[in-house]
Amino acid sequence: MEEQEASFVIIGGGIAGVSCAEGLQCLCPEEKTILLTASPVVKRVTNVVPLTKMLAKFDVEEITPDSVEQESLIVIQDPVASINSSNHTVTSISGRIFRYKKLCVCTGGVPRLISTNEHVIGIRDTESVASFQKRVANSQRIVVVGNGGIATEIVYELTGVEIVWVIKDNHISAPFIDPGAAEFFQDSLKQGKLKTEDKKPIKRKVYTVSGAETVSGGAALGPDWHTNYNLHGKSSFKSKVNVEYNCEVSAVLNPEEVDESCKIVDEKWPVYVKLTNGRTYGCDLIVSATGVVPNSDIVFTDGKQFDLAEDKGIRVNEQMETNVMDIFAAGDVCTPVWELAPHWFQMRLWTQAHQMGSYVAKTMHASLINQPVLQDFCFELFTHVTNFFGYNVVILGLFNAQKLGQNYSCLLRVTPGVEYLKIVMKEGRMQGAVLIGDTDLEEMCENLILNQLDLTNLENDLLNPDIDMDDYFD
Ligand SMILES: Cc1cc2nc3c(=O)[nH]c(=O)nc-3n(C[C@H](O)[C@H](O)[C@H](O)COP(=O)(O)OP(=O)(O)OC[C@H]3O[C@@H](n4cnc5c(N)ncnc54)[C@H](O)[C@@H]3O)c2cc1C
Ligand SMILES: NC(=O)C1=CN([C@@H]2O[C@H](COP(=O)(O)OP(=O)(O)OC[C@H]3O[C@@H](n4cnc5c(N)ncnc54)[C@H](OP(=O)(O)O)[C@@H]3O)[C@@H](O)[C@H]2O)C=CC1
Repeated sequence: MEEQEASFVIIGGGIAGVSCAEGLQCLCPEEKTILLTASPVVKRVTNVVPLTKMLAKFDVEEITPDSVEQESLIVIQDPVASINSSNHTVTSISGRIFRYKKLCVCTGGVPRLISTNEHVIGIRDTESVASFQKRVANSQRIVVVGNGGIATEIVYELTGVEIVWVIKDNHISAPFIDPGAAEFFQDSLKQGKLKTEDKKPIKRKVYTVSGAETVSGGAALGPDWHTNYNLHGKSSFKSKVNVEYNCEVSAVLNPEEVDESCKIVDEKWPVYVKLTNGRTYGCDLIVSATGVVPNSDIVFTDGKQFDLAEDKGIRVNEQMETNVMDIFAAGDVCTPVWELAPHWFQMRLWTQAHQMGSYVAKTMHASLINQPVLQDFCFELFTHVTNFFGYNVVILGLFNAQKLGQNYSCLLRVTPGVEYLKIVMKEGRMQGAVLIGDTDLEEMCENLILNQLDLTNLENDLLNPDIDMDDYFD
């Protein structure tokens, strides 16, 4: 059986795996690294432009494994079947054996679906979005279930189709924003997507989806994935969204399963969703945008297993080490269980996959040469830049007062249709911020959260549009 040996073996060609491989190439180009991936393309971060100390703008490109031209880095498309941690080997589906000194698992996640019904789809990789596009073109009504990143983007991007948006919460996009910001987005929700020429330039990461062959089990999509797809349904109208608040799907039914207990809003659809509020909607397609499950079902042939967190993520300590000797994990597949910094927490985002991938390269290298390594500064503050409903959105620290209980206050500045700024304060110190629109306040907020300056005497002026606080703190 063919056997290869490397100092470092990485499983997974998404942002976490590739950032790890690139980090290792910088730190120790003399050590051989093998990256094993299930997908025919891997994702590489390019053109990194820092916006503040901790927020960065970068492009992501997809490349084929054989185009990686680095002497000591070999990228192989061959999914991993099992690990033998006692022998320090990984066996691929095709039967090849890879011997490692340090191994990193970066296998990402899979969509958590509400049902296995054929009309229910999840969106994760290039293949799933291509199939979604085809089905949208033949749809008059789509039910979108879930209230996170994917649902928020889809509801805005879809045109020519009626949307029923089913959310558990009493306001839209709850994992990212508060009820005030949700109110700010209401007009955009009603009006639908702006024409491309009406859009303001976006100061954040740009994501490129290549036209490469599609395959299931590929790396997760990222920002701007929808710009390369036509998400237009069968109807001529632009946008029609009906939000069903405070409810969940209690059943997904085929037409023959619908009975009198269902208060049907209308009839003759390929599939129906029964909601916990008693209503039942027929539709052409159901998008289950209900989060991800870490891809942590890794087979060990030596009786070992990973310690998993409640969310099925592989538990990692502050060095990104798992419980299994010489095996590390990073990105969507892992769950950090170290003592978290007050203003940081995990969200399965591209930013964090990149940060964890780069950091785990340092800890793997340090472990190989038996050196200590200090935890990376990026885990001090939660940061995320995105775009919702055509607006720039920057979220920092405890932006939704996470971890603060009732003991906090908020400063707000809202100009409808232009900007929404919320700053979360506790005992005169800034804890988090939501900055929607082109506010240019991200650097000031980032610094004030990190340095915990006492702002008691400045609270009234922090968001005063007539005072240039950014300049004041410079
Ligand atoms: C539609 C969509 C939009 C998103 N938008 C944003 C956004 O705007 N901003 C943001 O920050 N985040 C966004 N995300 C989240 C972000 O894409 C993910 O958090 C991030 O890409 C995770 O990277 P990863 O490398 O951990 O995992 P993945 O990208 O899932 O990569 C996992 C890799 O492991 C490989 N693999 C799996 N099993 C095996 C195996 N057995 N052997 C070998 N290889 C294997 C897969 O082929 C894949 O290459 C979005 C996600 C989706 C689905
Ligand atoms: N612009 C961005 O930053 C984007 C980021 N992403 C990331 O990609 C990943 C996948 O996105 P997505 O699937 O939207 O996941 P998210 O974790 O963002 O959101 C999932 C949502 O679905 C809800 N939910 C979970 N189970 C059910 C259920 N059975 N019925 C109804 N609602 C349910 C969750 O509520 P609760 O939390 O209460 O369980 C939550 O509101 C996430 O990590 C996300 O952060 C995706 C797209 C864009």
